[in-house]
Amino acid sequence: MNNMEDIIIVENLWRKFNQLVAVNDISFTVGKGEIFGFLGPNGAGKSTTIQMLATLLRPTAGRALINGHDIIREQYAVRRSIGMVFQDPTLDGNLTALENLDFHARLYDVDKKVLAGRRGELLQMVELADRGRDRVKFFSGGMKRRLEIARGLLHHPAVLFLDEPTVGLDPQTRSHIWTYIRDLRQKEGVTIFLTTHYMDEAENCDRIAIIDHGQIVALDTPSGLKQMVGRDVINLTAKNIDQLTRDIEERFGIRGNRFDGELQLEIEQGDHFIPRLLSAVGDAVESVNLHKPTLDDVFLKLTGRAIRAANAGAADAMRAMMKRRGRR
Ligand SMILES: Nc1ncnc2c1ncn2[C@@H]1O[C@H](COP(=O)(O)OP(=O)(O)OP(=O)(O)O)[C@@H](O)[C@H]1O
Repeated sequence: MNNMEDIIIVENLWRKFNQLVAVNDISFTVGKGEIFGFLGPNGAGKSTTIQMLATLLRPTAGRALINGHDIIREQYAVRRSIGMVFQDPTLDGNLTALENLDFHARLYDVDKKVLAGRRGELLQMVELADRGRDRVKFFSGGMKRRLEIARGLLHHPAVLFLDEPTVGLDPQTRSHIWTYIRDLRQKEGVTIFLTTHYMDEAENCDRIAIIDHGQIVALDTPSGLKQMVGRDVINLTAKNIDQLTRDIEERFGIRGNRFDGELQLEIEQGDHFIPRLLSAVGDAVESVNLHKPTLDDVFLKLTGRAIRAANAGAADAMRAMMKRRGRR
């Protein structure tokens, strides 16, 4: 049974392109106000899923509800409930930032009185308030993406879809975009559904579905996913590493691995263990380094491949697909 607070409900959704199964029987729900991420390599089926949920692509089979509306039978109501920011920018470069917002407002019948306040508020939120009258073609990639986010929110959508919101942006701009995304949830109470193939980015999500070859292979919080991999790793250095190794084994019954002159311990909840370790043998320790399992480790464990390698291999396929999308 679905939770009343679930704003996205997906049941056994499929999408085929001729013989190719792009989305293969996926089911999941997203709670109101959640930041929910779809993480997977290029070609995994992320964009296909988001396009089906946004009513831009018809599912081959299955069902989904957005804000209580069926994506096949109630497309108009679904579209009013959602905002969209897609990989390819859709702003008009010859219009100013404000004109772009006004154009979108007309499409969505946003009340004129509401619009005046709303567009100023949104431009402020994405730090473009002083650029409203500038033409968009002179904006940087990051500024365009921010404007697209503001535009996607203009009609107060319940759900904002972001397809690879930071792809092609530099690390600093990426981290800025994330600040806006988190702010949004706070200020607008909007549910955010995004796709990404960046592991570090996925860490910002409340929950992540890992998708590979069109299927969800795991769905959990970032820390829950990482717990699947196993234990934390602690690296220790000491003047007398042999002695420290013996002491730790004696006191805690933990046998570490030695490599590169360091002692490595694998342990549950390493952050809780370090204070105990230091109070027992702290005098002998020179340095401590705690390494949590990463989402890379999770992807590797689940699929047998590193996501970076999977992405690299799919780069050409992605370029081809971008072209194809342009023609769609
Ligand atoms: N219009 C289409 N016609 C044929 N095949 C398609 C079409 N759109 C997507 N595909 C195929 O469906 C599969 C999933 O593609 P999708 O774009 O959903 O992946 P993705 O995870 O979003 O990757 P990316 O980050 O590269 O967009 C890929 O094999 C892709 O080639």
